[in-house]
Parts: sequence; structure tokens; C-alpha cells
Amino acid sequence: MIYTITLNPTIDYIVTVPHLNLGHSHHMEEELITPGGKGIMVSRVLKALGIPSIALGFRGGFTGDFVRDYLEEMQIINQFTVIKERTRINLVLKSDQDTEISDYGPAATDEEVAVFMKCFEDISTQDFVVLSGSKLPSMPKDFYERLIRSLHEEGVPFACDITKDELRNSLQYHPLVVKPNQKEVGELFGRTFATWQEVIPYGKQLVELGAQHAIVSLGGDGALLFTPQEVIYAPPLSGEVANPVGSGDSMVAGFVGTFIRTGDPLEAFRVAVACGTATAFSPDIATADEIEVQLARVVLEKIE
Ligand SMILES: Nc1ncnc2c1ncn2[C@@H]1O[C@H](COP(=O)(O)OP(=O)(O)OP(=O)(O)O)[C@@H](O)[C@H]1O
Ligand SMILES: O=P(O)(O)OC[C@@]1(O)O[C@H](CO)[C@@H](O)[C@@H]1O
Repeated sequence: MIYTITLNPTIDYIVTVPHLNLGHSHHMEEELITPGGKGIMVSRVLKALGIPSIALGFRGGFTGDFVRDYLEEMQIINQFTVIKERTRINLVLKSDQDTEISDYGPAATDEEVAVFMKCFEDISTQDFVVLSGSKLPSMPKDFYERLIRSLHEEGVPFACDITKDELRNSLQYHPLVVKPNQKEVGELFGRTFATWQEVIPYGKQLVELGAQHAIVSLGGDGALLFTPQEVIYAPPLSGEVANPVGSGDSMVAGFVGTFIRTGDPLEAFRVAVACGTATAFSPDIATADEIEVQLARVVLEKIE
């Protein structure tokens, strides 16, 4: 079974206002209210791919109830630890330029964290764990590293989509795949990149430092896959971007779900690119049909 971990889930409140004048009142043209947080997005895309998963993490308050109800309606098994404080709401304002306002999220008590940790007693080497997104602000700095180290020691395979020091510290435990975007690779290595080609030496370092595979997503410039042997580029597919929220998570779902089935990193990357693109072009997370359409269009180019 694939377990997705979303320590800090969200309700994503995505509002479209065609032209925003700061300081004025507006009527929204469209709104979308969905459960989010990166691990939950991974579970939702795995579901579209017909792959079951169990979503774990923390949820609380009426917003946490919404997350549970929505996942149940989608028939995604969820076993979130219930906490006293309220799950956060993240605002995405779609206008001439998209703007995101993210909440830090609630605190969890030591007792609540202890209940969550019990979920891991059921996870074995036959399972797979995906750890994605920010942790709760109440958690110690090394929360992810301790979790990842114990998965590694137990021999449980895992992938992670985390950033900065948490990403760096995860690499020594050999995640199946990490998936920073171009900006996150820059943050990790203290660089800014003028072109996507400049990212290549740093993507290679992710593998040299221990990741089995690294995908660097490049938004509208496509994506790169790094393996110990090869560097592969997937140019962007043409189409109209409707809502890119969750496109990176969709790549993680596509790669992990396919690699577990096939053991083939190139096929897994092809599906990852199709999933990421389909979500970027869809108003919500991509459907199975939308992924299928993009899958037929993906082109992979060997760079090294
Ligand atoms: N404008 C676009 N045109 C074509 N493909 C896109 C576009 N935006 C995203 N994609 C596809 O989706 C993938 C993931 O996008 P991106 O790099 O923005 O992920 P991300 O920053 O992790 O996003 P998020 O955090 O919202 O999940 C890209 O590698 C690309 O394949
Ligand atoms: O604050 P985090 O945990 O890093 O990211 C949270 C988030 O931006 O990630 C998802 C898109 O990837 C959204 O559903 C959600 O709002």
C-alpha cells in the first residue's frame, strides 16, 4: 500500500477575479474549494490513476472535517490524526497575476503527535511512503529527518517532496525520488538560475548526494529527470494553463505509482510529466481522461 503523509493539510480556496484593483471591492468570477496539502494531492492523483493509497496526517476543526468528508466521498482511505486546532485555509487569487496567501497551520500537542506516530506501526517494507509539504509550525526542525531515518532503518521505501534543509537531510536516506522545482533547487544550493539548463549540475548533485532519482520541475519550461546514469529532459507540452496548483504533486504521484508497478524510471517520468501537465491544464486535479490525453503527447529527450 502507498501511504501519503500530509502533516499540514489545507483547504485550498481558489478564487478568480479577472482584474484586481488593490483597495477596491470585486465580485469573484469563479471559486474552487478543495482539500489540499501536497500528500493529499498525491493521493487524489493516485486515485485518478486507479492506484489505492492511505492518506495520513493531522486534521482539526470544521476545515479538517471538510478534508475528511471530501476524501471519503472520493473513496480515498484517510486516517488523519484529529487535533484540537483548526486545519488551515490557503488562498489562491487568480487574476492578471496569480497570488497565493498561505497560512502557517495549526499546532499539534505532544499527545496528538504520539497518536500520529502509532500509524507507522502498521507500515512495513512491502509498503511505500510519500512525505510531502510543510510540517506543522509546532513541530521541531528535525521532525521530517527523524521520520525518514526511522523509515530507512526499518527498510520502508519512500519518496519526498520537501524543501531546504529537510530536502538536503533526506538525501542520505536514499529516497526513491525527490521533486524540487527550479526555485527550490536554487534555494538548496544558494543559486538563482537564468535558464533551466543552468539547473542541470545541481540536479545531478541531488543524485550524487543520495537520491535514487530526482525530478526537477521547471513549470512552463518542462521537467528534468536525473538518474545515476542519465539526464532526461521533457519539453513543456502546449496547452492552456487553467490552474497549476498541485501540478508538482501530480508528478510525484505519476512517478511513484508507475515506478512501483514497472521499476522503469523513464516510463515513470513519462507518466509523471503527463500527470503534471494534465493538472496544470485542468481547473482542479487532473482526471484519468485528461492524463491519458497528455500521456500520448509526452516526448523525452536524452541530454546526457
Ligand atoms: N505552463 C505550463 N505549461 C506546460 N506544462 C506545465 C506548465 N506548468 C506546469 N507544467 C507541468 O507541470 C509540471 C510541474 O509544474 P511546476 O514546476 O510548476 O511544479 P510545482 O512548482 O511543484 O507546483 P505545485 O507546488 O503547485 O505542485 C512541470 O514540470 C510541467 O511538466
Ligand atoms: O505549505 P505547503 O505544505 O508547502 O504547500 C501547501 C500547498 O500549496 O501545496 C499544494 C500544492 O502543491 C496545495 O494544495 C497547498 O495549498
